[in-house]
Amino acid sequence: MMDDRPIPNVLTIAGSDPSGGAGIQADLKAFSALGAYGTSVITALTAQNTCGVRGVHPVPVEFIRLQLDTLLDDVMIDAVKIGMVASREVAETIRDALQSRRPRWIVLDPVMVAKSGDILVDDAGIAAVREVLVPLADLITPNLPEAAVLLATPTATSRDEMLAMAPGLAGLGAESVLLKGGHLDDEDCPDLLVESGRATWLAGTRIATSNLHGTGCSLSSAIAAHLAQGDTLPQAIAAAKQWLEAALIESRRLDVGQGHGPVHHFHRWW
Ligand SMILES: Nc1ncnc2c1ncn2[C@@H]1O[C@H](COP(=O)(O)OP(=O)(O)OP(=O)(O)O)[C@@H](O)[C@H]1O
Ligand SMILES: Cc1ncc(CO)c(N)n1
Repeated sequence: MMDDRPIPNVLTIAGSDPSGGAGIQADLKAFSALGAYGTSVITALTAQNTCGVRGVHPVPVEFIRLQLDTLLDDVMIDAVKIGMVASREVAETIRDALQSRRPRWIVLDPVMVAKSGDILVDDAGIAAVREVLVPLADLITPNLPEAAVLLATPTATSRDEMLAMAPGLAGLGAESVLLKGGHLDDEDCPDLLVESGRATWLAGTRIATSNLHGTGCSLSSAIAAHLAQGDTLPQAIAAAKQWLEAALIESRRLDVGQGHGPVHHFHRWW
C-alpha cells in the first residue's frame, strides 16, 4: 500500500549511554519505533551500564554549538527533546540555537540522576536548566526527585503531595508539566499533567519489572515523536504512555545486563 504521509524530523539533545537503554540511544530508538526520523546532538559521553555510571565526559560547549548549528542550518526539525544538560554554558548554547530556529515543539526531560542513583548533573547544572531551558519548553517531564529539586521542596510521597506541587511546577515557566509518579511507593504509577493551571491525573498500572533504565528518556522522546506527527499534547502523552507500558512488559524478552535493564523499544516490530 502506498503511504504518502510526510515523516517528521525529531532531534534529541542529550548524553550517550553505551548500554543503549537511556540517553541518546533510547531517544533514537523511541523516535524510530514511533514513526519519526531521529537526529541527535550529543552533550556528553557517559561510561555507564545497567548497574551504574563510572564516568562522564562532557563534550566541549563549542563543539555542542557546532553540532547544533551544522544540523539546524540544514535540517528542519519539527520537535526536539532535551535530556542531559550539565552546565550553564551548554544550557545557554542550546537556548540560543533553538531561539533562532525554533522547532514547533520543545520537550525537556530535566535529567539529574540515573536509575542506579548516580548523579549525572550537579546543582549548578540543574539551576541552569531551570533558569535557562525550562521557560522555553512546551512540556517538562520531571520525576518526583527532579520536581523536588526544581522547586527546592521535599520529594512528594503521595498523590496529595504531588497535587500540592502543581502550582509551583506551573510557575516554573514551561507551558505544561508532566509530573511522573514512577517513584511513588504505590501499587499504581499515576502521572499528573499540569496544563494551563489545570491538573489532570493520568492513570498507569505499575508493572513488576526491574527493567526501568531509561523509562524517563524513552517517555519524553515518545511524546516528542507523537507531537511531531500532529498529536495534541494530551494525545501524545497518552500514546507515549501506552507504548511505554507495553515496552516495559515486553522487556522480559531482553537479556541486557545485571542491573536495571532497558525497556523493549521495538516491541511492535520484533
Ligand atoms: N514499574 C512501572 N510500571 C509502569 N510504569 C512505570 C513504572 N515505573 C515508571 N513508570 C512510568 O514510566 C514513566 C517514567 O517514569 P519514571 O518516574 O520512571 O521516570 P524517570 O525516573 O525519569 O526515568 P529514568 O531516570 O530512568 O529515565 C512514567 O510515565 C511512569 O509513570
Ligand atoms: C546519558 C543519560 N541520560 C539520561 C539518563 C537518565 O535515565 C541516563 N541514565 N543516562
